[in-house]
Amino acid sequence: MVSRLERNWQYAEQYPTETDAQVRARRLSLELGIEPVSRAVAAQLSGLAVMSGARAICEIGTGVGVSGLALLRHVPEATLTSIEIESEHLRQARAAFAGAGIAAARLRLIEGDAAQVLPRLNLGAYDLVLIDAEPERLLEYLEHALTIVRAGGTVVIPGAFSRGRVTDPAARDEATHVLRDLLATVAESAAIVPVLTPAGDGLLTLTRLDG
Ligand SMILES: C[S@@+](CC[C@H](N)C(=O)[O-])C[C@H]1O[C@@H](n2cnc3c(N)ncnc32)[C@H](O)[C@@H]1O
Repeated sequence: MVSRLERNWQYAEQYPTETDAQVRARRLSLELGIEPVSRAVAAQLSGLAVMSGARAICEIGTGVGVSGLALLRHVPEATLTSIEIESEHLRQARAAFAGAGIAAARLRLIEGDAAQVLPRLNLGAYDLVLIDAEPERLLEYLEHALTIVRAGGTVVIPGAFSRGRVTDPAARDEATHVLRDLLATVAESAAIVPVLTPAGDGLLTLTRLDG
């Protein structure tokens, strides 16, 4: 039987409407076996971009563009710097952005390993940074993300529940411990405002306070 909380979660996931370009990119992503951000997470990305008045957005893990389309959906002035290691994913993402009518001048699509690319990005230059590449390197990427996001800007981490393992008391593996420690650390931080919601597989947003 479906519990009330599961029903709520399903409702929230089915609630957002997506553009034709988003629907196409999501379908392609699933066909290629690339896990896109969920519909509720995509909607939150669109909202966050608007709420933060984002002009400069960075994304680690472009995939075929599902999250990028959401980030750019309602902020026509914003540019997206997006890092992807797989050239074929980037090629498909470029086509998805073009199909959505997003001007190439708004995009800086960088093919490469995020660990190599991130240190080259400008410090404090981004309003919003999405981390959605390999979960094993989350801490490394977060360290960089917190340097390239401006004070008052937000780092967004989908998959914060690690396929439900974080909330499962029986899960004791190393990766799960790392995530639980991270969640505990940011909850205590005086420099960060953490918000954790159950959208998708757990969506964590970390907003840098001034100073
Ligand atoms: C979960 S998918 C991203 C999905 C995308 N954010 C979306 O919602 O459409 C993760 C992506 O990260 C890419 N990736 C994996 N390792 C990477 C690395 N070291 N640097 C950059 N991208 C990487 C993968 O090729 C894959 O396309």
